[in-house]
Amino acid sequence: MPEENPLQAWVGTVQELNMIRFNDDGDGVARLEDVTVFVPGALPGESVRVRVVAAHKRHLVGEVVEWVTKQEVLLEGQASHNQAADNRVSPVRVTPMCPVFDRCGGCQLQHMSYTTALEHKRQVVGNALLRIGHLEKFEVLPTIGMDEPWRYRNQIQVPLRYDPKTEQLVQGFFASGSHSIIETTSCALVPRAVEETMAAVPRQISRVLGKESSAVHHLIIRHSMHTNEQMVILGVRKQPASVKDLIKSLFHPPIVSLAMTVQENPTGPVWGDSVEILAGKPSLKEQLDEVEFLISPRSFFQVNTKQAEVLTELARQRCAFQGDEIVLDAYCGTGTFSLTMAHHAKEIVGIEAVAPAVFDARENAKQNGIQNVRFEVGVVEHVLPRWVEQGIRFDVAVVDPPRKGCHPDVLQALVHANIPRVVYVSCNPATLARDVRILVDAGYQPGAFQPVDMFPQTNHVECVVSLVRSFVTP
Ligand SMILES: C[S@@+](CC[C@H](N)C(=O)[O-])C[C@H]1O[C@@H](n2cnc3c(N)ncnc32)[C@H](O)[C@@H]1O
Repeated sequence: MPEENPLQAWVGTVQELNMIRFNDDGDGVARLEDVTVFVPGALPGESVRVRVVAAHKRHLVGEVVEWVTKQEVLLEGQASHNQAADNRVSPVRVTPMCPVFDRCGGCQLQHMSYTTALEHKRQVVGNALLRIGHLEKFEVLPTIGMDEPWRYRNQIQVPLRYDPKTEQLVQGFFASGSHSIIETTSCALVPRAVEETMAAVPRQISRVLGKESSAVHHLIIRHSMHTNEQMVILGVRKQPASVKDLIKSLFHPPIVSLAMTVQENPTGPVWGDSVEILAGKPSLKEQLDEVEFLISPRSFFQVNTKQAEVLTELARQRCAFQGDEIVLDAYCGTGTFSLTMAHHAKEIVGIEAVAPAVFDARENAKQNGIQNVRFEVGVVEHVLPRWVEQGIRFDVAVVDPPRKGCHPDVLQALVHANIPRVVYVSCNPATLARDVRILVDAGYQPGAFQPVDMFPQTNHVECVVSLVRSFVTP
């Protein structure tokens, strides 16, 4: 018999709660007797009538029934963009741009002023360094935000569902923590031209394929902020018979590349083993700083082109190049850091697990006439320790791992190689804090942590820190 959760008794009850702070996801946090309650959509300083909807091991989750009254406690240092006329709500509350914000799982912070969201992200980084990294002394700088924190995404993944009644595909985004689709044809995070494609393509697919359109489960759109061209990738369970008609109806400007990936398992990942280009170019052209990037369908590219320029500039500054450094770019993707740093160092070597991204990186180096970079296909935790064993030395390492952070063998190899400076770029404060702790224990000293808002309106935050070897181990 599974053990009964005593917090379950609260579920279904309605409580009046005072929101005291944010949790890391941007939900309001309140105390109910000695239990913590997370309330999405509620802000610190608000008193809210809340229906408890779920009980977890250590906390409850509630949904807002109604706002009751605003408390005197407001968040420190947070001016309102929108002095709310409604005195029941926090002055930092703003009207969400998106009509499905409260249901869609894509954004979490549209209901607070952008200044508040930036400060919240700074605190998320600080909390992780304290609670997970157990760092005693550190500095987190104010988050670098965007002047216009909307319509910044250069790619979007849209789940599709076939409605047998209307014989049409419907599109939208997954609700938070679920695979049920919140229907919408718009998203304020992508350029208007992407919204147009997002609305038009499912309609065209339904018209051309009829019932067969039920095989199409995802629409992926990549958009070049530089050329305004688009790549459309269809995720399908099986290749439709009338693919030629589909190409004819979809392959028009701004779509310059049309591709398909077959994934037979309906509950499997979006991408199949391969991607077939059905029409047009095999890659999209984007530009960062002065460097042109070719991006093929599966290659990772920073989703926010404008802020990627901020990020690369920042990482470059933190590398403190003199011009004669040998640099490691671990988890290099299509070579974002290597290629934008190439003129500032002697030689840069990138490692990346996804082979097509490495092919793009090599091609990108060639196209830009950059000769002092090379890229290796492989997982960093295998390649780097081998190189270090072979005596290959680096002056600077840039590491930009996925959300799960660096494999312990990567951190050990960095330490073992006595690399004087490590510039860590992270999209997950929790794993950043974990990994920084390991590097600090091995003798590295972190500089100021710089959060960058790569994903406005969402609860994600990017962070850059340089760590300098303060002593050399034998
Ligand atoms: C956060 S992205 C950074 C990409 C690149 N630095 C950029 O800014 O465009 C992480 C990259 O690591 C790659 N990756 C994930 N796990 C890896 C591993 N164990 N070894 C090598 N690359 C890995 C992913 O394919 C992805 O390209």
